[in-house]
Amino acid sequence: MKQLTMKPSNPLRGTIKVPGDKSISHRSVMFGSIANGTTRVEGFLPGADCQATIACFKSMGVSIEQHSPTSLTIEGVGWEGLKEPEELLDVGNSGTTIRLMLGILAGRPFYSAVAGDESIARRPMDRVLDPLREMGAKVDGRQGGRFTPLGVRGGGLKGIHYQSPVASAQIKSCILLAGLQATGETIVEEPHLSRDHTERMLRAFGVEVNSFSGGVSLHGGQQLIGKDVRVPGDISSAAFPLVAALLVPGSHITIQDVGLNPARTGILDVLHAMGAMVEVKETGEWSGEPVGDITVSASDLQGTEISGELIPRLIDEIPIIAVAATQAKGKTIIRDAAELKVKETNRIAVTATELSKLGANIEETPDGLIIEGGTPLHSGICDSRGDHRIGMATAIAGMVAKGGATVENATAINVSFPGFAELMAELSEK
Ligand SMILES: O=C(O)C1=C[C@@H](OP(=O)(O)O)[C@@H](O)[C@H](O)C1
Ligand SMILES: C=C(OP(=O)(O)O)C(=O)O
Repeated sequence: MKQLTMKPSNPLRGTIKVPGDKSISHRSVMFGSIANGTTRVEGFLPGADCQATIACFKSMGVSIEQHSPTSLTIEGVGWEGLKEPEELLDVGNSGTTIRLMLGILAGRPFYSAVAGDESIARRPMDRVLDPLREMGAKVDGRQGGRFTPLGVRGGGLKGIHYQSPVASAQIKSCILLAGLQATGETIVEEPHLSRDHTERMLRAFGVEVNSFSGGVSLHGGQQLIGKDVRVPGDISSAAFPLVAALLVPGSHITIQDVGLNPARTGILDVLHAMGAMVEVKETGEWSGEPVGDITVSASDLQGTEISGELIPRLIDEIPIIAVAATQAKGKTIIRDAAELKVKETNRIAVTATELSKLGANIEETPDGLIIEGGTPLHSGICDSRGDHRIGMATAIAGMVAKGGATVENATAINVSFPGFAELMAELSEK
C-alpha cells in the first residue's frame, strides 16, 4: 500500500477493536525474554515496530514462537541467558525498541551493534546514553557517540539518581532496565508522569518497583519471572477512528477493549474539553492495565488549549488532535510539545505542512501548534514522510476534505496499525 486515498465518508457505524497496544507489546517481548520461565502473550501488536523487537531478542538467543500474528510464546532465558548477537540488532523505525533495549544491553557483558532506519539515525540517543554512561556503560556512536549506529559494551553498572529533563517513558524505562542490572538503588525523576507501562509490567513479573510523586525507584539484582500478558487495544490507534467518527456527520461507533491507563488518556480529556460526545466504560483490568470501551458520536467541537502535564498523556495523538482542531469552532493552541520534534519526523513541522496542503489554517510554533478551526478542507496529496501517525492523521483528514486526500508513503502505517485502511472502510460501509 504505497498510496492510500480516502474520500468523504458515509456516517461511520459499528463496534470495532483496534490492534494491541504498541508500548505494552514491546515490553511483553523484552520482559518475557529477560525473565526466567515462559511468557505467553495474547493481543500482541503485529506491527513492524514490535516485529523488530522480536527479531532483536531472537538474535540474542531467545526462542519466540509466533502462533498467530497476535499470539506469542517466549521462552525466557533470564538476564544471564542473553547471548552476544552475531549480527547487527536492527530496530527498524522503532524508538521504543532501541531506547529500552539499550537499557538491557548496557548491563550485559557482551558487545552489541545497534542501528535502525534513516529516521532512527536522526533521533537523539544521548538522552538515554548520558545516564547509561553515568552508570558505567561503554557506548559509542556517530557524532560523538550520540547517534546510531551504536556499539555497546555492557556490564559493571552502578545505580544512579537521575533527574530527567523531559517526561519520557523511553528514558525512564531504559534507566530502570539498566538499574535492575546495577549495584544499589536507581531513582528516576521526571517533570511530569510519563506512561508507566514498564512499572506496571515489571511488578507483574515479580519485580519490586517503588513509584512516588515525581518519580520511581528500584533496587538492582532483581530477577523477572515469566508471566502471561493480555495486551489491550492501543488508545493511540483508537484515536484515529475516534476522531473520524467525531468529524463525519451522523457517525456513532464503539471501540472495545481499549487500554485506559490514565497516563495515556489525555486525548479523552481533550476531546471532552472540546465538547465531544465521548462515553468511556471501564470493563476490567488486563495484566495490571485498566481496559474499557469507548463510544463516540459525531459532535460539534470547540477549540481548546493543551499544555503541561497533559502533553505526555497524549504525545502521540497530537497529529490527529490537530485534524480535529481544524474542524472545531475557534482556535486550538498546543504548547510544551517540543518533544514532537524528535519523533519519527519533526511532527510539529510535518503536521503543519501536510495539513496545510488540504487547506488547514495551522501555524507551527517553537513548542507546538496554533490551529484556527472551522476551516473547510479541500482535496490534496499528502505525504506520510515515513511517519505512521502522520500517514493516518492525513488519511482521516481526507475523510472530511471535499474531494478527499491521497497519502503517499502510506506503508508506514503498518508500523503501529496494520489493517487501518480496511478497518476504516468497514466502519463506513455499515
Ligand atoms: O515508552 C514507550 O512505549 C513510548 C514512549 C513515548 O516516547 P517518549 O518516551 O520519547 O516520550 C511515545 O512517544 C512512544 O510512542 C512510545
Ligand atoms: C513515537 C512513536 O514511537 P517510537 O518512539 O517507538 O518510534 C510513536 O509510535 O508515535
